[in-house]
Amino acid sequence: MPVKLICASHTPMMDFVPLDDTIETDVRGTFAALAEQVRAYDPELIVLFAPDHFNGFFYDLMPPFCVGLRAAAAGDWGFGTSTLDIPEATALELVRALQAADLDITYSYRMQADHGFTQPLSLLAGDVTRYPVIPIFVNGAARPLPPCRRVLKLGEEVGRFLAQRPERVLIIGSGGLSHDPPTPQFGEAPPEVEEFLISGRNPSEEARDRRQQKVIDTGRRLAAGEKGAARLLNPEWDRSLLETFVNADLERFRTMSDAEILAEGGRGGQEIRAWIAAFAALRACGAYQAQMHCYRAIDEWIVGMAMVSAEPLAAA
Ligand SMILES: O=C(O)/C=C/c1cccc(O)c1O
Ligand SMILES: [Fe+2]
Repeated sequence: MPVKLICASHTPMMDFVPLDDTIETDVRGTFAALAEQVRAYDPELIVLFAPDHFNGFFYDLMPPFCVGLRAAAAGDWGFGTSTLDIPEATALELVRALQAADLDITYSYRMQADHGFTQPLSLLAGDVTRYPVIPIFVNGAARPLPPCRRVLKLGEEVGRFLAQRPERVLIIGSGGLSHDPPTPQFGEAPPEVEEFLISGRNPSEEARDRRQQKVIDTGRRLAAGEKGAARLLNPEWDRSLLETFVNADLERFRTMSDAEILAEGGRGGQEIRAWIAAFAALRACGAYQAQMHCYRAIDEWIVGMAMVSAEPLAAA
């Protein structure tokens, strides 16, 4: 089975906050080059690991991981509400394989996939519905979070499943490196916000706009150097993570704690779980060779923005 991986940060603010030319040109140019690679590779199946940001998953029932058997885009940040092209029988086989490997995996016939899923599909695949995709939610926002060692296990078992599939597979991991968007935290928010975190699905357009504007404002304040606007980006930590992924040194994540990720990478840094799962899946298919394409710490977009691709050594 041919396999390829792309991991990339996401930030929906890309389409709302224009940047200094060179940075935006670099980031968009790198996404475009990777999209060309995807077009040339022509995947028959994308397996996409991504977090949610209280658009599709809420505390009324919060799984650590969830395989989408049927799913639609959640409607946040202008990415629409299209139905994803999920090969349902294959996704169900994946669920069964994960269960057989002692993972008590959650699955959904009505998953809502937010910008964690839809932005990389738009940027790398050209459109949310362009290729068959199995979306796999990895909780990176709602504490308590799944331990990184369990994320490794998830990725490894997904990789073992993929290794015996006939399709040309593209594995995508979606999430920021260090970043600290204003995602409310249960236990630290007023009751009405906690109620939203429990059951805020399908908000009104006004409520959605208000929430998104708050994120945009936070980026502006961070870029203006306003103290306390958000935790600062951490390029040093980001680069050390990127090195870890490129060197296939994934054991580092077996003991990485939430507290360490929060201290170094902010609330959004927890999204690194999607990269951990994606790289673990690729590694389960054999030794790999990775290439870093871009790194920029971008306050306006509240993101340590990076893109890495990888392929099995034999194919590289
Ligand atoms: O809308 C949200 O809640 C989060 C937006 C955001 C902003 C910057 C980087 C990210 O990874 C985000 O999810
Ligand atoms: Fe995010």
